[in-house]
Amino acid sequence: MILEKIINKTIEDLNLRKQTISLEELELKIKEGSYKTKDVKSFLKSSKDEPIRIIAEVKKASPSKGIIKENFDPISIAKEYNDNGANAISVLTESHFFLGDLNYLKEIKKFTNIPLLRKDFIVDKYQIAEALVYGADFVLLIAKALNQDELNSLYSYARSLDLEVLVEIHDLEDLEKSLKCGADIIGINHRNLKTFEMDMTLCDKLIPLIPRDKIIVAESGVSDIEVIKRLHGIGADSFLIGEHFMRVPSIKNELLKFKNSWK
Ligand SMILES: O=C(O)c1ccccc1NCC(=O)[C@H](O)[C@H](O)COP(=O)(O)O
Repeated sequence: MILEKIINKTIEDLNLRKQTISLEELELKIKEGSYKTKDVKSFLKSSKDEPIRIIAEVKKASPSKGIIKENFDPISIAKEYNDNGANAISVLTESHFFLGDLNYLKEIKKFTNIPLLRKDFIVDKYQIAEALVYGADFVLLIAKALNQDELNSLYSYARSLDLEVLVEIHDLEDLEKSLKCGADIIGINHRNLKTFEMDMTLCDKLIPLIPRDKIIVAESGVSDIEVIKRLHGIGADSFLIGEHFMRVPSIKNELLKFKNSWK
C-alpha cells in the first residue's frame, strides 16, 4: 500500500537526519532564533472581498503520475505563485516519491510574503520542528496516517510552536478524528491515498458535517473553474492545486481565472 510505503521510507530518512541534528538541538535553535509564522487562517478563510483562496503547490512528481514537470524550477514556480495572487504555497518536501526537498522551503521563504505549507508525511515531532526552522508557516497532518493520540499530540506540538495545521481527511472517520484534535483548518482530499482513486463528490458528503467556523480546503484533482465555483458554493474556502498548475502554459492566467471565478 503506497501510504504505508511512503511512511516507512519517511521514518527511515528521519532516523538518518536525527543523527545529524537531534530534536533537542532543533528545539534549542527555535528557542534562540526568531521564527515568526504568518497568520495562516487570514490567508485561507474566504471573505467577501476575496472569496476564493488558493494554495498553490510546487510539485515535480507524484506516486500516481510519476514525473509531472520536466525542467522543474521550484523557485520560479513559487515566484509566479507569490506574484500572481496565490494565498499560500504548498511545498512538497518528500524526496523519494514526490522528488521534493526540505531546502525548497528555505529558498522559497526568502522572497515570499504568503504562508508556506510543509507538505509531507508527518509522523514525528521532529518533522514539525524542522518545518519551522526551514520556513514553514503551517504543516499538513494526514488523519489517515495517524491514530487519534498521534494526531492530537502532533497537532498540539505544532500549535505550541505557533505553526498552523492543515488536517487532511478523506472520510467520516477522519473527520471525527480531525474534530477531536481541535483542527480549525480541515482539508478534504478527493484522492484516496491508498488507492489513488478520486472522488470529486467527497466535499458534498463531508462539508455539511463540518462546523461552520472551520476553514475548509478542497484538495486534489482541481483543474476546472466550474469545479471551483461549485465547491465554493457548498462551503469550500480554499483550493489546494498542484498538478494542474504544473501543466498549464501560464500559471498567472490560470490563477487569475480561478481567483475571479466567483464573479
Ligand atoms: O499526488 C499523489 O499522487 C499522491 C499520492 C499519494 C499520497 C499523496 C499524494 N498527493 C499529495 C496531495 O495531496 C496533492 O499533491 C495535493 O492535494 C494536490 O493535488 P493535485 O492538484 O491533484 O496535484
